[in-house]
Amino acid sequence: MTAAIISGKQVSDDIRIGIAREVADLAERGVKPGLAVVLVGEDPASQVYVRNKEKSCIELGFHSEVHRLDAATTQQELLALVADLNGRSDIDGILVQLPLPKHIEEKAVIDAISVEKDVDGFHPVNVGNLVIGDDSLLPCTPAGVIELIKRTGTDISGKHAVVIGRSNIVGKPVSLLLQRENATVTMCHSRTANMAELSRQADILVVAIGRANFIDASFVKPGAIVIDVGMNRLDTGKLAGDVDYESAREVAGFITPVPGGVGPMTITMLMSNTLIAAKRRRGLK
Ligand SMILES: Nc1nc(=O)c2c([nH]1)NC[C@@H]1CN(c3ccc(C(=O)N[C@@H](CCC(=O)O)C(=O)O)cc3)C=[N+]21
Repeated sequence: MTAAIISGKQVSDDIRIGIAREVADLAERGVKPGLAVVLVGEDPASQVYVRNKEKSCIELGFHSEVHRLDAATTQQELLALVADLNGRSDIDGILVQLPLPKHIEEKAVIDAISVEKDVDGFHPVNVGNLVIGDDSLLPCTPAGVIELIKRTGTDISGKHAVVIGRSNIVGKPVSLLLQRENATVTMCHSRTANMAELSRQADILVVAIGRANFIDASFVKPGAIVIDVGMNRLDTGKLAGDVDYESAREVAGFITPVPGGVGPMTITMLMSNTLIAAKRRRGLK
């Protein structure tokens, strides 16, 4: 069997039609959602991301601004910019690109972003609301992963989901969202014993470990849904996921490619969060 490809690009385009429609409705009421992105230094992964975001904002009719600060920017200067963006009425979403240079404490910066404008869903209050199951801005990549799984037509309820990786930005929130969908969730990480054996029990396998081509067919249950969150830049300049695509697709039922899988969904969910934040801040539905 060869797996069906879940195109993040296509799912993304579908969702964007709805976003564009809502933005047009808001425009009639004189509202234009605004996203501010802050980039400190020159992290190459962030550069691609920032470019794609700018493009999406323009396509969808959002106000977009990118603050490019040099690598020597002090924490105090960055916090002053965040405070300024928090106070601006034309900005609905603030995203500070991670990782930040070592002399800046990431936690201090994330904590400083207004909870209502935290479109990454990284602020501790948004994370806490996610854990409790209250309304919050959901982290973009995990929200995109859930959308991709749903687009296969699979009912997540009662399924065994295995999440490989336990980061704050992907593994942990994905496992919480899967539990919210009534999956039974197993979390694996670098210290897990018998990872392949656990992984082979997954109806839904989400991989976010940051190691190129680590997961091959021996980790995949026949017919499983495989979501590859990895984005590893190889020496050749090519982008590779955490899943060995050629191997895994022979066994899986559905699989996401890299690029064109989770990446475009992350950006679409960011646009969706910015739209939600814009409406909430103005008391609109
Ligand atoms: N505060 C913060 N939030 C983030 O969400 C965040 C961040 N910092 N720092 C950097 C990483 C990386 N990231 C990407 C998202 C989408 C693509 C993307 O669009 N990828 C496309 C194209 C990739 C390519 O062609 O190189 C794809 O996978 O098809 C890339 C990278 C978000 N991140």
